[in-house]
Amino acid sequence: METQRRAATVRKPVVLTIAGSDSGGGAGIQADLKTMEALGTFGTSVVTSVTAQNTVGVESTHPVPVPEIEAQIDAVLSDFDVRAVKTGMLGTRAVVEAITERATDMSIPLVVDPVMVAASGDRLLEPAAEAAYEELIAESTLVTPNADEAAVLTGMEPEGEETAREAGERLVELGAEAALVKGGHVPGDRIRDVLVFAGGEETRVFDHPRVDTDATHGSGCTLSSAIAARLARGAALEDAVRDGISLLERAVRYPLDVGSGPGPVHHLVGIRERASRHPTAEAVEGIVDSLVEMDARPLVPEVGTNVVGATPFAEAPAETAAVEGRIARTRSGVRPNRGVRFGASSHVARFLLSAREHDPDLRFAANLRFDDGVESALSALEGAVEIDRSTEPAPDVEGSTMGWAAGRAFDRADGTPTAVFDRGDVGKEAMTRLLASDPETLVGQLRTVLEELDNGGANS
Ligand SMILES: Cc1ncc(COP(=O)(O)OP(=O)(O)O)c(N)n1
Ligand SMILES: Cc1nc(C(=O)O)sc1CCOP(=O)(O)O
Repeated sequence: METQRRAATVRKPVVLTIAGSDSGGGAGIQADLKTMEALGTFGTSVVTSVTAQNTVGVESTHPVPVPEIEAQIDAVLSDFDVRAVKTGMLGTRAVVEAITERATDMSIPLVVDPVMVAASGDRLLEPAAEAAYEELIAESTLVTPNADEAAVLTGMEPEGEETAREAGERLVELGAEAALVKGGHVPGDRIRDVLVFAGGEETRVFDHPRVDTDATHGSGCTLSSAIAARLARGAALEDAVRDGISLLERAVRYPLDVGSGPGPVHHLVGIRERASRHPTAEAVEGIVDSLVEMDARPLVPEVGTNVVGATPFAEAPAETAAVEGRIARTRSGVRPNRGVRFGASSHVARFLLSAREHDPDLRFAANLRFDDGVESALSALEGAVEIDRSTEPAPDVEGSTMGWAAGRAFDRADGTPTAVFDRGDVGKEAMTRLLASDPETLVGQLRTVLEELDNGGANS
């Protein structure tokens, strides 16, 4: 007799979002649940308002009656072991007051995102409810206003780090354990999010570059949900905020192209990045096999060749796969010194990541030898450009000049360069770097350059 399969039950911390529904799927309850699930928690929800909304704007909002909101809260809290709560769009003064009353009985972390106006400019909170927020903030573990919301709540205009700190201090005076005054609505190339604690603990400033996009729909919801999820998993508040900001940075850098207006942030970008690691490593292995099979000895420089693959959402060398110990020439061909591993490249990885700042479709790169023969072979590739490393600046904070090299190449190229070469400098071997958006293109480029070299450049 066949035995019945046993279920392998999975335990997850439960998080609760009390927020509005966004029919467009980018903000509100929909953003919250996606973010919570992506961070390994189980999301439950209390809908406060139903909005008819898309990427262009909010058509209408329909507040859920307070007794129905309370029934949802009861249903969730009476059954689940909820480890953290976040609030988003509450809509009306009656709802803010009802949630405040329930919050006074809760002994779990509460993150209050005081949603007032949608990114589209539509109001999501009746003006009469603004003052009622003071009492909800007093119950919160963390309140996460943007500059405009902080101004309404404190009467102070956060225009920079110092004024954001003052607004945060005012919010903790109201009773919040901490306040994160977000800098995204303050103009400038860099964003400074300021985290102020009650009790005199030192203020933290999270400084990061702005991504040039208006596709930020759902960013506040995603951040506050990520922080609540991390708190539910037991993280300290500062760590939860740091992780949430770092998740949001990536979610904003890779927004979703859906709808005709500014798209939402990519709530699931973290798990998509991890899911694409295995296929990326396999693609790099395939390129390495091709180099071995085509006997690429004439292409390998003294320092060795590395082949690098970035996941579609890579932001750091640790998110790029490369050959540990590079590929070396042997008497009979070329050989990878060790296997393919994430984080195994510094130079080519940084070059590729910097190139992706100019063309995010680029995924693969390899460094090759440069000499007169390679120079003439490169003319068979459209879009090879030269950079002069004798003019390069001092290394950046990570000790690399690869960011400069990629930037210089894009300045010089007409579009995306296929190959970037330099003639070397004191202590620096002359080098060629190939760039491609898929492994087949990179292998094709390698084959072309090798064949041109074999022919002595006769086809170019
Ligand atoms: C139902 C609902 N809740 C919240 C918002 C706010 O989201 P958004 O417009 O993207 O603004 P921020 O996330 O940047 O605060 C909404 N639009 N709908
Ligand atoms: C030493 C060196 N310099 C390169 C350049 O492009 O200037 S490529 C290279 C070798 C590959 O390095 P990695 O394994 O760190 O990617």
